[in-house]
This record gives sequence, C-alpha cells and structure tokens, in this order.
Amino acid sequence: MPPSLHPLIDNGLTKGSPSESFPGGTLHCLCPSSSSNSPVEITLSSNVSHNHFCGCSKCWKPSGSLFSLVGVIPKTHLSVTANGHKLAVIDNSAAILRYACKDCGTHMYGRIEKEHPFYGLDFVHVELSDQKGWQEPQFAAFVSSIIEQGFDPRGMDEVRARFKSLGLETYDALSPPLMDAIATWTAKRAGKLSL
Ligand SMILES: N[C@@H](CCC(=O)N[C@@H](CS)C(=O)NCC(=O)O)C(=O)O
Ligand SMILES: [Zn+2]
Ligand SMILES: [Zn+2]
Repeated sequence: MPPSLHPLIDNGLTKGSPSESFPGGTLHCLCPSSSSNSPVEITLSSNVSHNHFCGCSKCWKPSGSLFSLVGVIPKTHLSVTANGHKLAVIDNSAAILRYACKDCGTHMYGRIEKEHPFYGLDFVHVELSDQKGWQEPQFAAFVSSIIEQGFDPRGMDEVRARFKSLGLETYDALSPPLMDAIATWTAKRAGKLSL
C-alpha cells in the first residue's frame, strides 16, 4: 500500500463549485461535541483560492497523510464563531501564525501579522468543513520537504507521479504565480519595480 498523499485525493479529485456561486461555510476542529468540550468553529464567507497541497513540516496534516491541504482567503472573510478560547498560536516566531486547537491540535487558521507579501491573507484547511464545493486542489508545493520529516527519498518519483496523474503540478517551493507575487512584492519594497 503506497502512503496516503492526502485522504481527499487518495480516491481521485473532485472539482469545486465556481467561486461566484459558492457562499463559503464553516470549519470545525476534530474535538468531539460534548457538553464540556465542543469544537472550535471558523466561518468563511467565500471560497478559498490557491488551494494546494503542502509537504512542509509546519502545515497541519490529517493523521497518516504526507501532505497538508491549504488554501488562502482574505482575513476579512474569516471569523472565529465558536470556542475561540481553545485556540493558541503554535509558533510565534513563524511568519504564518498558526492558530491551533489546544485540545485536539488541529490548525484552524494561519495569519500573517508582519510586513509580508501575503499580508491580509489567512491560510485554512477546507477538509475541516462538511460543505462541498470548496476549490479543488490546484498544485502541490514544498514536495521535497516531506523527506525532512523522514520520507524515503527513493519514493519521491512515485509521489510526484501520483500528483501528476491527477493533473497537479509539483513544486519544491510555491507555484510560479505565487513565487512571482513574492518576488514582485520584494522588488517593489526595494524600489526596483514600480508597477
Ligand atoms: N522545508 C521547510 C519549509 C518550510 C516552509 O518554508 N514552509 C512554507 C510553506 S507553508 C512557508 O511559507 N512557511 C512560512 C511559515 O511557516 O511561517 C519545512 O518543511 O519545514
Ligand atoms: Zn479541537
Ligand atoms: Zn506548508
């Protein structure tokens, strides 16, 4: 049995709804509902964009999965709608402040508070929602980073081939449009571009 890339694609890829017709929805952490402890709830008022698999060591992955699935959404489209007291930032030194449930460990959203090309965008895992229609994964990023977490480098061709068989391009950083956005932001800040 090959390792699971991610439960959402182990049995193929399902297309999302067109963004204009998709109203958003709610994400829940993995805490079971009980009288003394109920899940954290995050409400998103639109679809996500740039939804992608991330192999880095910092992004939250479902158990047994090699990759995280992470999408971006303007921070003004995200609100914490239940049990926010259970959230804590897991690493205050990271550019992306990842708010995780203190009880089950699920990352509910990541936010950037410093000067950064992606300032104003939050990072979320739409598989935490029961709604259907979230943007389907667009590509796989930081693929080589799974080796840092102990994945056998000899299995990398197979991992990349499985993404490609689903029509997903693989990158060892972010996708070219996102890398270009970062570089453009950096050039503007340095006064080398005035677009
Ligand atoms: N190889 C590193 C890559 C980490 C990394 O750069 N992650 C990217 C994609 S999520 C990033 O932008 N991180 C910023 C952050 O975590 O704050 C690892 O696996 O830990
Ligand atoms: Zn929880
Ligand atoms: Zn990541």
